[in-house]
Amino acid sequence: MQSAVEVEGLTKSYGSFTAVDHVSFQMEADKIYGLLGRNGAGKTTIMHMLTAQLFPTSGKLKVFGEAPYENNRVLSQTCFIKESQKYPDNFRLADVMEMAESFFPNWDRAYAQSLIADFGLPPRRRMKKLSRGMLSAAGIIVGLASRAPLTIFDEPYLGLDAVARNLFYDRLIEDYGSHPRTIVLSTHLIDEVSQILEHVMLIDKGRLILNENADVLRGRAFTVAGTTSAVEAFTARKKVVHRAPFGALTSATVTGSLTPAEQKQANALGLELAPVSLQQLVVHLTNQHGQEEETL
Ligand SMILES: Nc1ncnc2c1ncn2[C@@H]1O[C@H](COP(=O)(O)OP(=O)(O)OP(=O)(O)O)[C@@H](O)[C@H]1O
Repeated sequence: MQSAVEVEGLTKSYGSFTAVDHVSFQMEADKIYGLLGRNGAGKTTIMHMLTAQLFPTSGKLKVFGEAPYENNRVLSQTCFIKESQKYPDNFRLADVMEMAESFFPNWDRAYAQSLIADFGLPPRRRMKKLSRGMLSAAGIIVGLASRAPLTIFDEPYLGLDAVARNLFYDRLIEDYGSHPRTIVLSTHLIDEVSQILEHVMLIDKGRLILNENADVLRGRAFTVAGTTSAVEAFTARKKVVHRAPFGALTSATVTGSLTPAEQKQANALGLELAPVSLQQLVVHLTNQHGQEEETL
């Protein structure tokens, strides 16, 4: 199957500062990716290069097998929704929908209208009169109804309340089920999207430090909690990425999976084992990266 995105040695420098540093990855068609990382990690810079809004300093980049720059075949297959989209002053939501319909070949007008109703947006009100959350909802509607084979959401939620965010996740999952496409979600609300993601890419200081199937990742780390001496004994030969002492107790985050014998040992030591959330894992990995290279 052809990859939706192929990137090799992708680099973007601003003078002596390297925002994206020799990043290589592929994104398969019809999969949901999480592009995660701390502020300033380089996520938006990567997304801007994928969507031809920025030229790489070096490296190779193909979207649907072609270079995306000034390539309408590729660009009409790509929808990029960012946090603060600007619209012409006189535009109403209906104008935005009309424009999107003219640009995206797979646009579904009826679906867009049903989403406008779901999010409770006023189609005739000028965009500049919409609230912050309503503007975000408008972007999300364009992203979903475009049905673009590569749809990228870069922190699309500014001002969006929890109910509306859940509506977005629900509609995304439903529509992806009936119209699979490659979806990239870049967000700091990792716990909220962790069940949606099929594959996780973690960017840190311009480098790709993790590129892993989400299910595999979920089984790659766990926390162990109990008395400090028992935790120390249990983790003696394990890779501990985080330790949180609390009086005589300690909770440690450990990478790697557990054998049945190790689970028995943990029980015998009176230790509690729990899976690590994706958000916790990302926090641990990006906190320590730079001090010590982590290999998951
Ligand atoms: N035009 C520019 N000139 C100089 N530095 C830039 C420019 N654009 C981005 N950068 C720097 O590149 C780095 C990566 O920025 P980027 O916007 O890609 O981060 P991000 O991962 O999307 O962060 P956030 O989660 O905060 O949105 C940052 O240090 C940023 O300051």
